[in-house]
Amino acid sequence: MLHISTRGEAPALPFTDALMTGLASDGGLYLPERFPALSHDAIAGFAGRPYAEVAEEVLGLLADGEIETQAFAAMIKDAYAGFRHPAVCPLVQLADNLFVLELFHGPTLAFKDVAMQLLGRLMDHVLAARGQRATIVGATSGDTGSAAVAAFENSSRADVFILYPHGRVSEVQRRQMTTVAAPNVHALAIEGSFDDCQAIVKALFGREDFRTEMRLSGVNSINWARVAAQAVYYFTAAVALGAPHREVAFSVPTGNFGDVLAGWVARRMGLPIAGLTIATNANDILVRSLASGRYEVTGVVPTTSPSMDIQVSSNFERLLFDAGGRDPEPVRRAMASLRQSGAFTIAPETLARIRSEFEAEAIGEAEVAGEIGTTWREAGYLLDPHTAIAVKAARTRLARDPATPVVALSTAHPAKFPDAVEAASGVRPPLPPHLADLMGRPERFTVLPNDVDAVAAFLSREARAVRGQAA
Ligand SMILES: Cc1ncc(COP(=O)(O)O)c(C=O)c1O
Ligand SMILES: N[C@@H](CCOP(=O)(O)O)C(=O)O
Repeated sequence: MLHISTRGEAPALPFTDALMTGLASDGGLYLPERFPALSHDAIAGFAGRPYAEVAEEVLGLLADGEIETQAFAAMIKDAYAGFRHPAVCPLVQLADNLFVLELFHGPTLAFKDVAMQLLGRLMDHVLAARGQRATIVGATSGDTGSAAVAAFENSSRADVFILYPHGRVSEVQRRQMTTVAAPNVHALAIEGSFDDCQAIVKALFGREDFRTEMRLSGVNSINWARVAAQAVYYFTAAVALGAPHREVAFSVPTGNFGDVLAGWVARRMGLPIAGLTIATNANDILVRSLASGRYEVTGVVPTTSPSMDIQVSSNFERLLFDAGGRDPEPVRRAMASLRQSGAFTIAPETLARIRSEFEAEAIGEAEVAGEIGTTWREAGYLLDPHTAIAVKAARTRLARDPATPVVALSTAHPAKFPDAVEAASGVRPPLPPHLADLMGRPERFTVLPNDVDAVAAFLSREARAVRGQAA
């Protein structure tokens, strides 16, 4: 099966090439040319099975047999063997029909590990088979970076450069990126916002010679394989609650739109999902877009859920493309307008389709703190601020439709954001034992200006130095 770019001007690629390419050469994002379907019986058959087995089936369809079956199964098993919970992504009930899907049992305490632990293995496998080395470049508001560092720190085939907004990630997040001694890992503190970091990454991909020379690859959710791997936990969660015999809804804390898009992919593959709620913090561009049809960047507001302090939600482009009948022309126009004027208008039919598939709600800072406090007092359960946003929006949905179970995605462990959690609940969550000494480890990072040339020069120099040592 081939994967096509949302902008229609890049070569269509099979799964492994889309995996290694990240961003398409025309600046677009890859999507499979069609979504493979899972039958009602196949989904029912997931009940009670280990996470890795469900992942093998769902991802096996999406990877379309391109990776040899035994090696693929072994990589999936290995990726999830290191998670601290035997269910990998367990469900916890908070109230009647209100559930939390804990996605933070991987090494860096955030949902990014679920896809990234597998992506690291898949990329290394492909690079080894091709006898190649790659430069991984990623933008992070805190969690993707930590997860990428953990996934690639032992790789002998990838140099990893992570750009994060200087001073705008939590201390735990920063230290997870800056305290890793591996010479192939580089934490770059950019003097700007997450959107600036992401724009630099996309600009680097846009430099054809640089991209080829460095063999650039991406691990943000612009990489289709990231989204594909995240679709798996929608299946395991829904099936645990009775799907496909009953519908389940999901509330997803949203920034770059990758996680909620993974739910949309699961639905396209046959999972009966009653609703997908896009839950945002005060950076509510998606909520405004769905309400008005105008996608308009207004500037980032810092919040207690910094991983979602994002305006340009990259994956929205995938939805725009699909909901617009997979015509790349309006996507190209929208992205050009976004570049030139910071805004674009969604065509009425496209907007209607998007509205039929998603609901959206923005949660303010006081409500986030209130939700953390209420859930702690009433259920004895500590939410991190990102998860609190999803739970709060899930409660809105339940008030409207109490009969349908809602799963709020818990995207981070509360110990990643101890200050905000303590302020809201009075409880300071401790780091799990494997990170207990994190605050005492030496840090290593480089501060760079918000400038693509400066970052490109740094990457060339460092990658050459590491490759020189490795040779
Ligand atoms: C903890 C946390 N929650 C939610 C999100 C938002 O997810 P997405 O960017 O896939 O919308 C992020 C960042 O991506 C995150 O790190
Ligand atoms: N919140 C993210 C932002 C990047 O998201 P991604 O899913 O596109 O990698 C982060 O923590 O870095």
